[in-house]
Amino acid sequence: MTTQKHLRDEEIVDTVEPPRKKSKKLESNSERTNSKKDKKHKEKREKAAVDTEDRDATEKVSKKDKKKSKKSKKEKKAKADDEEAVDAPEAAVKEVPGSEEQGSEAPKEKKKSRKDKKSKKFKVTDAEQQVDGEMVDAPAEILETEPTTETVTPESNVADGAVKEKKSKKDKKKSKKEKNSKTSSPDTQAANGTQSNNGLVTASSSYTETNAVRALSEPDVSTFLSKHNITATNPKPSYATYRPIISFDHLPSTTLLNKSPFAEYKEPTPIQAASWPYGLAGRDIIGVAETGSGKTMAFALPCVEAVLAASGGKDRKTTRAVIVSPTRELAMQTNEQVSKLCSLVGLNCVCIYGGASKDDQRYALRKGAAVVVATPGRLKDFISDGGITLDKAAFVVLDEADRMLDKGFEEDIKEILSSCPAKEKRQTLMFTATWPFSVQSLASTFMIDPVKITIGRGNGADASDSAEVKLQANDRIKQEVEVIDQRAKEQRVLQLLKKYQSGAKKDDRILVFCLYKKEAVRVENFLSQRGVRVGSIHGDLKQEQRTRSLEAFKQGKTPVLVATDVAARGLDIPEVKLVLNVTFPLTIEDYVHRIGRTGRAGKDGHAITMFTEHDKAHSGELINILKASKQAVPDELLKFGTTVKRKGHDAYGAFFKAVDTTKRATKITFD
Ligand SMILES: Nc1ncnc2c1ncn2[C@@H]1O[C@H](COP(=O)(O)OP(=O)(O)OP(=O)(O)O)[C@@H](O)[C@H]1O
Repeated sequence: MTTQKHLRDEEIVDTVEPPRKKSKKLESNSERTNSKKDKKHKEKREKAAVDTEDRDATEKVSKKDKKKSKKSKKEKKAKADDEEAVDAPEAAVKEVPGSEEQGSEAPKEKKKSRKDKKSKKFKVTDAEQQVDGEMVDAPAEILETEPTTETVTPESNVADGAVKEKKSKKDKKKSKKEKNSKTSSPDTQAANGTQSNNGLVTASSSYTETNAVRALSEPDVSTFLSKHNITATNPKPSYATYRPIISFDHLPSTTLLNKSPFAEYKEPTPIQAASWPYGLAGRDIIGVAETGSGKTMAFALPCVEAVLAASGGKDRKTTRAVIVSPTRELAMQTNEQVSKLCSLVGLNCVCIYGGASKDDQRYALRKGAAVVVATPGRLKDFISDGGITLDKAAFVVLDEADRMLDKGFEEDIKEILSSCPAKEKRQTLMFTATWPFSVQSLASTFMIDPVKITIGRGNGADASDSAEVKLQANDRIKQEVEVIDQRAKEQRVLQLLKKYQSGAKKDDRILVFCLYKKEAVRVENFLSQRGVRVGSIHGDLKQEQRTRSLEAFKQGKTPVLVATDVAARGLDIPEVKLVLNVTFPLTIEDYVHRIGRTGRAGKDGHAITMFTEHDKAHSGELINILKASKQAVPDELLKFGTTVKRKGHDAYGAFFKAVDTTKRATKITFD
């Protein structure tokens, strides 16, 4: 890309810049090289020839000189680019496929050709066509100004040019191939849906349904899907649908699976059953399932299988997979689980996160990390200082995906993904328990035709076409809400702790959530002064303190942990009996994640939430969650109102129309 661009720049210099000054200098140089005899003769000849021969000669020399200067210019620029790649993370962004083509086209030419195309269209114009012309051009502008964004644009996008056209041709070929080789299947394999050809699907090259799966009867498959409210939505009818893997025996035989990595579990959880086939088949996945439902293993198995396949069993040092987590503790926990699988097949999994020694992590990376689990900030650091290279990381997971795609992490994620192979060349998986509409269009720009797998009520066949994924809490969690005066909170916490840690329950683990760091400090001090064995975890603590508090809580040394939302997502702490929300979180999604620290892996849980006048903006959303989980809704809460304020789109506000951006636009051509 750079070479082409530089050459073009130099071509422009060649034709525009008059070589006069250089020629004079070069003339005198050439004169010096001549013998004195020749000099006179040459001078005569020069005078006679005036502007002909010698001008040619000087031009030749000057061209040589220019070439030389071009070369050095090129070298300089290449060097600068190299330096950028190391120093500035944006350098990696330049390598985003697609931006290559943007860069290789001179902007003037581009504009001209767009103008031409526009004017052609406007010749056959009517109002609609004009509007369409604008629509066609608009995304191009975005692409030019924001090359970091891997924007999914309509096929008719003119300025996307060759790249997209090539892609769409490829897509067509691919889908034709798929049509021929795979059994055509319905768009949605809904809970109560049916599969074509008695559900027998010819699997893709990397995943073949085992005979055990094929042998399942259609009613058995349907019953399993509807019992667990499983919906798998394929973006195109041409893609294969797969039957769920309802037993570990139904998994294919591989080096990893032959080592029985799931011996401790009885059967796959619904999200594992439904998503493993697609993950193993190399598909991009959006997986949405309740808290504590085994999503980590849902992505860990296809991850390790993909890395093994890509390494060919030989090169185990290259980083081939990256899993991004929003918090350090979650990254460490995920690392533990993935490492278990990796160690069975001789792969290294390395965890990199902030607040810990960079040198140790660098050393671990140097030794070879086939899989990397990371928090965004530290990962970006290593990318920019060359400590890690992700150009072969063709398997990418965004865990707690909605958090990773919200405003706080959006730019980091864009940067990280632009260092990985292009989305066409990588497999991208996103897993979460909550999938708000606000992040869905951004998610689609990082994926290719993901299959959307949702587990839960309200996401059945009827909802398959909609982009909405119903927000719901884990049904096994008993949710209680106490409307309370702000000033009475601390005493109430103390009362509740006494109640739920009385007698035989004295060591029961209770997680107390606060909204602010200072509030967490205050509540912790208040409780410890009253003899409660309590620790805390929040952003104002050093990483060692955070790790120590969490460990003490896990081991039951301090059965009460006061936390901010750093502990709201993903943490799998065994036997948390009660979650106590002292202050309501900022979003209803955070509420679902917080209470999800209890009632994990099929167990029952309990959550008590203190709700005050200050939280009334959340009453409608909370009432909906309670009702959907068949929980009691206190009258005092209903008094705050049931209205749910529509969440506005980040850029377009509350009136943004919810459309499925993963759907391709229809191509309209004008003669
Ligand atoms: N097939 C299984 N059978 C029983 N338990 C399982 C199974 N798979 C995973 N688990 C256990 O379930 C617990 C929760 O798993 P995990 O942490 O992956 O949940 P999650 O869906 O990612 O939760 P969250 O949404 O809170 O991040 C873990 O202790 C894990 O070991």
